[in-house]
Amino acid sequence: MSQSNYNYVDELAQLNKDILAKNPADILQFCSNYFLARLEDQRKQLWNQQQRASAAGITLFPRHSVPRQSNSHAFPAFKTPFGDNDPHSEDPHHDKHTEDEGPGAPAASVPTPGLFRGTFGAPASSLARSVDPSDKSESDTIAPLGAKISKLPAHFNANRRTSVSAETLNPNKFLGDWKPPVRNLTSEQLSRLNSSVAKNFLFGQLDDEELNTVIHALEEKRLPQNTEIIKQGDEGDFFYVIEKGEVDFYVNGDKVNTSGPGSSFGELALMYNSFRAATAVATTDCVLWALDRLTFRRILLEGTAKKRAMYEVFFKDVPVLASLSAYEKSKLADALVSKTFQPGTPVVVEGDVGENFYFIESGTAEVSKEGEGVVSHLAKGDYFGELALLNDSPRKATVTASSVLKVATLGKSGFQRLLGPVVEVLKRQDPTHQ
Ligand SMILES: Nc1ncnc2c1ncn2[C@@H]1O[C@@H]2COP(=O)(O)O[C@H]2[C@H]1O
Ligand SMILES: Nc1ncnc2c1ncn2[C@@H]1O[C@@H]2COP(=O)(O)O[C@H]2[C@H]1O
Repeated sequence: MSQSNYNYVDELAQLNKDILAKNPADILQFCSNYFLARLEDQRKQLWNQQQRASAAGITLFPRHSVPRQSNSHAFPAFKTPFGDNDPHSEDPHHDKHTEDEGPGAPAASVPTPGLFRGTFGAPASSLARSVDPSDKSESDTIAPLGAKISKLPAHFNANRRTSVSAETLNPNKFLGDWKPPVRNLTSEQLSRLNSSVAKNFLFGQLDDEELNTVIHALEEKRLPQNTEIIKQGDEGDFFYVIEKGEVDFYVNGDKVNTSGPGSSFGELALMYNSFRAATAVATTDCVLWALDRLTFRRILLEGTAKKRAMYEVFFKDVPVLASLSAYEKSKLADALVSKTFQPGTPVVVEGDVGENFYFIESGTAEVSKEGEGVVSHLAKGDYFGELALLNDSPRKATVTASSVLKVATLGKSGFQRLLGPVVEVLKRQDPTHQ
């Protein structure tokens, strides 16, 4: 038996032993975590050998060897093949290698390269240590923020004992006889919830019974300005909806986002069983509503994940959205609603007040104007209805389905809130100026 065959059999034998010892509920996740952890160990060993050799003036791997930065003790960035579709894995540092540096080398401009990233951005070693779904803590982690946000290293939680579980995106498999918490909400709280928080896009997918369950499971949190609500690298415990106030988000110390009333956050770690992807800080006094992890997973997970995955595919065909980050696209997906129109049906009518914006998912449409007839044709990936929302003006044309037309629509508030970086592009592409 060759050496490589021997290692392979050995590896499987060890994996088998671990499986028997730990009896994981989610076998595929366990195997994935196991191999990622092994890969991380192996890369570390190689790196250490390389460091020792280069200290002795020996170049072991000519294309990968010399780290360009002063922090040469840092283990080089290594990108897992599994994390690409998850917003957690979006790490601009990872793709900055040049040909010469090779895939294992740290990017020259990056201060500290990320440690090996696990399946969904979590360090593989931490993931592999705990795969038992019953091993969870649900404590409230809100802590006051004393000083300014520190730069968090990409491997923030690398050596911490974690209790991230290995549930899959199937929310029902692990929850047994789960019962949602029922808070004793006052009628004043309920009326506030119904008039604000219940309108969050993520709740739009729920039927009345599910919405009722979620609302009664929500817990009110009044937080003073500067409270650190979520810390990057921590485990996910709650999902939050903002009733009042503003929250800023930081990734590795850099501000990446701001959210206000009606927005939600903290869903990623709960959806992907991964570590918090960002730090969230109350920039004003805030009133938030927190939903516990299990209720989130049981009621909101499946629909949200499906919708995000579905629109993620479609967004690849929408050039105007190219400037949005993966996270911005996920939030956009939460807000979109698909509608179908039969051939000959007008979707927007010239002169009407505009309330919605549209992307064409499939089919075709004609744009016509009073006195001019058909002025253009639209197809998959095109959009329309932006002019009325951008300029607060009546519809400038009529758009009619010319075959069975499927559109993804976005209301006015979502348009303003979620298409921020795209608005300038929409203005530049104004069809009435062409
Ligand atoms: N650019 C961003 N990248 C990742 N998370 C973000 C970003 N902006 C806001 N967030 C939110 O910050 C939250 C931190 O916790 P989660 O990873 O659970 O979910 C994250 C998102 O809801
Ligand atoms: N030549 C055009 N003039 C006006 N609207 C157009 C034209 N071509 C496409 N459209 C789209 O038709 C939409 C009609 O509603 P809006 O005015 O909101 O936004 C308009 C544009 O998105």
